Amino acid sequence: MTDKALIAGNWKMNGLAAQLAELDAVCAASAELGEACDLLLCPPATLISAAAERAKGRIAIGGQNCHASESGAHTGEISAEMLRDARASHVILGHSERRADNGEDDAVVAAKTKAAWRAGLVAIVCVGETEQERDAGSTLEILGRQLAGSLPEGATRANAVLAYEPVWAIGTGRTPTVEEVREVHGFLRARLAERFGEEGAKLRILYGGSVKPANAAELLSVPDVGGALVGGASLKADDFIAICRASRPA
Ligand SMILES: O=C[C@H](O)COP(=O)(O)O
Repeated sequence: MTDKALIAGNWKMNGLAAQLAELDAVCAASAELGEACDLLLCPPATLISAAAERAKGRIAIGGQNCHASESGAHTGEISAEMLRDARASHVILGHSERRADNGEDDAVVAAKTKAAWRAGLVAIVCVGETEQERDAGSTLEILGRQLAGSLPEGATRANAVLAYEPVWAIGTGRTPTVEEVREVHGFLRARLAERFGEEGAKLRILYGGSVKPANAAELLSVPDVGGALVGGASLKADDFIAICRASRPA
């Protein structure tokens, strides 16, 4: 299995069909970028099928959420099987925006993660502390609890990715210091190894929160940072490509 970084773009609730031109540009650069990193773009659900069609396997395509059930009376929801049917290979789960906007707690995230595995998707499980929690000195306690509750037994490097996203760094232009990222990723790695043994030691841990071309190389060089989950900067191919280039080992 590859040791390459995973650079994942989360378009959030952005993008009409015309936005797929940005995906085309990333795909056009994928042969060069693929030597440095694995590439994933997660457009809104409306664009997943078209994105997969245009990507033609050059980059992976993912969803941003799924329901825990396979099908049923859940108006407006989308199942992991539906994402898979639309040719998604990954799904982001437990993003802090969903935890805040939709009241998703750790148990819900764990159920969705199992649903993703049931459908054969790689689950990207997000954890992160709020600014108040960091100021109160409870960052590691919060992350430890989120990790224990959100990532079920059975996680492997092949079916799961952990994403550390400090809530206060999302969309704000603020990032933790290198030392703070090192501390958190080291802590998460230790917890993963404790719980999942060899697989936990190999699982990728992404950093997310205001990753830009200007700070990507520094953030990606921190030990135990296995890639990035990129929001705003993934909407512009040029920025996303620059972040992917920064993942190249020096
Ligand atoms: O999923 C992505 C993150 O929420 C980061 O978003 P951002 O890069 O716009 O800060």
